[in-house]
Amino acid sequence: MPCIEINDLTKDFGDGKGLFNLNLKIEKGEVFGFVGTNGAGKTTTIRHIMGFLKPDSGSVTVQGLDCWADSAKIKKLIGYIPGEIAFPDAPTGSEFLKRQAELLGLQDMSYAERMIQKLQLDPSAHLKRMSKGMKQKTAIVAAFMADPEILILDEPTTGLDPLMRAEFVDILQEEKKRGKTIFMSSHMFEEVEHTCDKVALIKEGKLIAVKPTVEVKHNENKVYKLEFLQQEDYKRFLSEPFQITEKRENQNQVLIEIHDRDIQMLFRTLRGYSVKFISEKKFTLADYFNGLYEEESAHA
Ligand SMILES: Nc1ncnc2c1ncn2[C@@H]1O[C@H](COP(=O)(O)OP(=O)(O)OP(=O)(O)O)[C@@H](O)[C@H]1O
Repeated sequence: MPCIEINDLTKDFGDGKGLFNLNLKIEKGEVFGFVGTNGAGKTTTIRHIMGFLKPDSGSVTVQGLDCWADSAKIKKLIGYIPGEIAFPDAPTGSEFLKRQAELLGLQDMSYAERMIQKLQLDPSAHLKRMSKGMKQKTAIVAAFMADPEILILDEPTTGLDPLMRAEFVDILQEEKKRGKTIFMSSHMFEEVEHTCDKVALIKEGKLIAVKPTVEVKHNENKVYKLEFLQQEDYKRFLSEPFQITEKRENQNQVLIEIHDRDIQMLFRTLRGYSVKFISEKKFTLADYFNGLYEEESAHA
């Protein structure tokens, strides 16, 4: 049984907004990235998993429990970082965390303390005076402190600076090693690329693709950048049988897209040229999904 299962979920807000026949399965121990542009439906999906929204049709389950009917039980299984953090009335971060611990029946605060240290958070600050990043860190500690089996994270690095983002990626990798199931939405492909086993792309409430991250990274089509020493070599190369994706005449540069099996042919051809340098352009998850996104828009 998958840990989280979304079956034919539809929530129609009207005007083409909402979620439409969404299907996703997240296995136990999987770190699952959920990416899409603003308004794509990420938060709406997460709110269904948390049992805050009732599906128009379809179902969402966590460990076999229906997220709407069993929402109270579901919430106990999950550590949740909301997309928009609104703290209940509490004077300081410490007081808020203490009240959360009481609600969770948590005696041992050592895990919370470790998170506070890793995130370099001063929780004694007044909540209303905290920066966006500090509030986000406080929400992260609150979500993780009971050491839940499942983490549902809606854009968890919002407001964090790049160093703290890197720290957060380390924390997620540790949690993954400890067997946690993590579902995380993000705008940032780099973030999911370094943490997630699988990534799903959502657009206008519909699922576009679900891919294992390694499969995307090990794409067999590579893009190489070549620069020639002389312009005549650059011009001559243009008539070679390679797929040239970009020409940069004033730098004597070309970008070519080539399948792994044709690499030897490329190197043989280049023996007849004076090449200043050749470099592989790393193919990222962003490139992959942007390609899919464009394809989907062309067919729409
Ligand atoms: N309660 C609601 N009533 C009507 N429309 C809604 C409601 N909640 C969300 N929407 C609309 O549904 C769409 C999906 O919103 P959602 O917040 O899920 O997107 P998102 O992918 O999380 O975007 P972002 O990255 O901006 O947070 C948006 O167009 C939003 O305006």
